[in-house]
Amino acid sequence: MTRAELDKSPADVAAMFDSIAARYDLLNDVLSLGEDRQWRRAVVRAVEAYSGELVLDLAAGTGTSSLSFTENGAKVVACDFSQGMLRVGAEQRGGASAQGVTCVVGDALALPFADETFDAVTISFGLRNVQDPEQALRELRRVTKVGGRLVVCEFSHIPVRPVDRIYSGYLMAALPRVARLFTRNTGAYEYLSESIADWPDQPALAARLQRAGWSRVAWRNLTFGVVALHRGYRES
Ligand SMILES: C[S@@+](CC[C@H](N)C(=O)[O-])C[C@H]1O[C@@H](n2cnc3c(N)ncnc32)[C@H](O)[C@@H]1O
Repeated sequence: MTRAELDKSPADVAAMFDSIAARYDLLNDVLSLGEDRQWRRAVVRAVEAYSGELVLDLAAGTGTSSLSFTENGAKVVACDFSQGMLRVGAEQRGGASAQGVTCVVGDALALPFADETFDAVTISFGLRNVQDPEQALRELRRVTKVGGRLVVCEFSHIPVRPVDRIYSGYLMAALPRVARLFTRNTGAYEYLSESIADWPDQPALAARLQRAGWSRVAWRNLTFGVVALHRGYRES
C-alpha cells in the first residue's frame, strides 16, 4: 500500500498518486458527494481565462480541472510530477497535447518554465501535498506575467468550530472507510484526511500567499469552508 506521510516526501507523494491514478476521478465524485464539480466550476469562474491567454494548471493530476480552462479559447499547460496521473488524463483527452491542454512533467518546487510565462496560474487540491508550499507559491509567482493572477483551490476549515470538529470526525473516521469500498489503497485516503486536518485555515493560507509575494490576496469559502478559493495578483 503506497501512502505519503505528513512530511510530504516528494517520492512518496508522487508514488501515491501514481498508484491511485486510475480511480482518482471516480473517488473524488464519491467522497465529495458530487460537490467537487461545483468547486471546479467556481475555480473556472475565478480564473476567468479567455482566448489568447496561457494558463498553468499546477499539480493538474489527470487534468480534470485543466480542460475547463480552455472553454473560452485559452491554452492550458497541465503540470504534475506524477506521470501516472498525467498519463490517465492524456489517455482521456486523446494525447499528451490535445484539446488545448499540454501535459508537462514538472515539480512545483522548481518549475520547468521561464520567468513571466503565464497569464494565470492555478492549483487545485495540490498545494496541500507539496513539501514546501511557500516555495511553490514563489515559483508560481516567478512564472506569472506581471499583472497576472493566481487562484488556489484547497480543502480548508469550517469557521464555526463545533461544526468543524464534526466535519473532522467524518474525515478521520468515515472517509477512509467509504474509500475502502472503491480502492485497495486506503492509506492514500487516510493521508487525505490527515493532510486536510493538518492544513492551515483560510487567514493562515492568505498570509502564506502574501509572504510569497502575491498582492491583493483574498479568499472565499465554498460549501461552508470545506473548500476555500484564494486569489492573488503579481503586481511587480
Ligand atoms: C489531489 S491531486 C489534485 C489533482 C487535480 N488538480 C484535481 O483538482 O483533481 C494532487 C496532485 O498534486 C501533485 N503534486 C503534489 N506535489 C507536487 C509537486 N511537488 N509538483 C508537482 N505536482 C505535485 C500530485 O502528483 C497529484 O497529482
